[in-house]
Amino acid sequence: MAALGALRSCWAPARLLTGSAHHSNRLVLCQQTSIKRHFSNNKILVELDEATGVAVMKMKNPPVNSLSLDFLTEFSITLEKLEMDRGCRGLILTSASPKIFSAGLDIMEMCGKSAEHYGEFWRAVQEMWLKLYGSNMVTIAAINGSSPAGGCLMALCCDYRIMADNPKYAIGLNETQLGIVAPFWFKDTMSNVVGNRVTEQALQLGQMFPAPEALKFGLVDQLVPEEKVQSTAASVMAQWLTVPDHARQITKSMMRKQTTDKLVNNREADIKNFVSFITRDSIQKSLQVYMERLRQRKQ
Ligand SMILES: CCCCCCCCCCCCC/C=C/C(=O)SCCNC(=O)CCNC(=O)[C@H](O)C(C)(C)COP(=O)(O)OP(=O)(O)OC[C@H]1O[C@@H](n2cnc3c(N)ncnc32)[C@H](O)[C@@H]1OP(=O)(O)O
Repeated sequence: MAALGALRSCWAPARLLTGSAHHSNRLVLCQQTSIKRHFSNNKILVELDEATGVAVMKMKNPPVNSLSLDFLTEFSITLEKLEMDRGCRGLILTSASPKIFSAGLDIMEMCGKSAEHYGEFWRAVQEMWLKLYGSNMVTIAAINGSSPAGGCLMALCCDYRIMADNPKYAIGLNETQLGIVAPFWFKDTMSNVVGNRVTEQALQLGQMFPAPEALKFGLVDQLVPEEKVQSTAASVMAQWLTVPDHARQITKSMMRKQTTDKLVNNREADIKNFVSFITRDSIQKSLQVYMERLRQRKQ
């Protein structure tokens, strides 16, 4: 993947943070000025702190941060900008509205549309995954709410997951509950985090795990009180950024490249698969029934 291939050399910020005597004045200066740059659009709020090199990306797609085609497009463009920015070394991904991190793929994008639309949508989902999973930046998910399916995938793409300690918030790849199937790269992403056996069972059952359960088997790395999710993410990020970028990036690439290559080498076939799967009458029916159940639950 391009992002993994073109390793950026970020020695200057790394040295600043490890604090050699020669650079310590510059560090203080940076900390005092704390210039923030904004990359926001109407679906994502982004603030890059130039002193720390950390961008906070807040998803803002009400009511539930579903991953629509528009949202995914904005997301990938924003990520690309941050990736190319030499001043940005770390990304904290979170939701602008607590209670829901992301409801996953926008089900309406997979219902009653044309084959062309499904193809375009799936390419955007692939793009988001390739960019986030293959990012050279340190990525931390600050999971401040529920995170089913595609939302869980986004969190799993990150290097570290901090979740609000609230049993009402659940996370997992629940696709089978909708009568659909998590594709191989969703499965691989989860399996790389929690192992094959746990993934096999969780995926077959389409399980959603309340935060404390998710912590037990490593689906998330840390639970903290809701009001501490952001500050904990910032301090974990500071620790990760003490490692020289080039060494950490090569290591990350080494761990993930095999997984990303599997999709990179099969993108068109994967899109074709998705389109032929999602256009089946039985699958369309399952999605409609699921949406109806969601609406009724609300009533
Ligand atoms: C041979 C075969 C080979 C295999 C080939 C494989 C090919 C690939 C197959 C396809 C793979 C697809 C992978 C899919 C991934 C996904 O991400 S699917 C999405 C899954 N998401 C969910 O199940 C979440 C559903 N939502 C909820 O559980 C809840 O809404 C919530 C997120 C917990 C929030 O609850 P609450 O705050 O109570 O809000 P609600 O009232 O429920 O919702 C508010 C409105 O939002 C709508 N909505 C919710 N989620 C979605 C969504 N994901 N997409 C679109 N819309 C959503 C909900 O209906 C409400 O709408 P209104 O009633 O109009 O207000």
